[in-house]
Amino acid sequence: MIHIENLQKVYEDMPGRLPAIQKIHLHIKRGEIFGIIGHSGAGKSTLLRCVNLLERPSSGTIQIDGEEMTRLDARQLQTKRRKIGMIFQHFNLLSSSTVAENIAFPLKLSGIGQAKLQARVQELLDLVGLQEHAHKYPNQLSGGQKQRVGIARALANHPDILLCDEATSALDPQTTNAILALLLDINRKLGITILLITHEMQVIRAICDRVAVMEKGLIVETGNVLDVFLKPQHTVTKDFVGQVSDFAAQMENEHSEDPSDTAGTLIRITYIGKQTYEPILFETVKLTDVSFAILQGTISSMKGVPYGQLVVRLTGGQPEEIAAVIDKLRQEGIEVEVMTL
Ligand SMILES: Nc1ncnc2c1ncn2[C@@H]1O[C@H](COP(=O)(O)OP(=O)(O)OP(=O)(O)O)[C@@H](O)[C@H]1O
Repeated sequence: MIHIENLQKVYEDMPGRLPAIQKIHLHIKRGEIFGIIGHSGAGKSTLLRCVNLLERPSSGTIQIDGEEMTRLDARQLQTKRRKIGMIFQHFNLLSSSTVAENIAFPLKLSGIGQAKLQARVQELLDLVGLQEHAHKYPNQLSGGQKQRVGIARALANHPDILLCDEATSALDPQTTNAILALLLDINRKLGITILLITHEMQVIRAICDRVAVMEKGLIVETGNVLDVFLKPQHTVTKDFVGQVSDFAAQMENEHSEDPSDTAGTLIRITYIGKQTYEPILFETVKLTDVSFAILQGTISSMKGVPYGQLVVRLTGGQPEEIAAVIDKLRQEGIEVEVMTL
């Protein structure tokens, strides 16, 4: 749905005219929720704003639904932008207009008749759960309610894509979860492709299918959320994963433990889905002389899919028996990484 090739943006007034983003290649599929994560100044906003050409890239291409955005004239761009909704960290609502008027605003711009407009506003109020607040002004709403207005307004013209610029960064954790649940619901019900930027791994873990990690204007890592989460490669990614799990920190400690305790074979096993709750490890070793000790472990879930990661020391038995246990676990579909031999 969105094909970005070799995108670069240099702001004229940036010191040394370093690119704010460069060598950006991204292919985002229709219907997916794609997250871009990075620290402040990594280039996330610049990249997001290039997608709907709020920021014009210095070079490179952006195709949306096969149409090259950088070649559209002003009128074509205006039409195209109606199909790309956007929500913002600070909501950007019209403070002297009511909730209903804020939601109606993009509909008025697109010139639809009054009856259709009113019906659509009601539909949108229902979708985001704000029926009772239609006649309130933004300053009478909580942060979460304001973002619901932002979402309803962004969806007014039935967009195919929703761009989310740090949409939950100004919200408390509970409200963040409610807004993320709403975004996921919208994605599932309406099939809208969502591209979001954030500096919180928790946001990525809760709703994204794939993620790109940015640092100093570059994408340094990209992949399925589960893969990136369970096996982060780049230091920046490891930092972000550390935000939501202390697993990485525990792994560091593992290497500094008493050497007299390190006999045996250390493995890290990863379970995904219903396997997480099955006693596969025990079932696998029980008919052998191999025994195991669980050194560390975590069970959590990503976008509703449970996963578990354990660091296990296998001891006893012959080396062939240990190798057979590892093979058996792999046959069961469990990922096994041998950490020491
Ligand atoms: N309009 C602008 N003019 C000049 N430089 C800019 C402009 N917007 C962003 N930059 C610079 O481009 C770089 C990337 O900024 P950008 O806002 O895209 O990063 P970000 O990852 O979104 O950061 P944040 O999370 O703090 O918003 C930074 O060095 C920033 O100072």
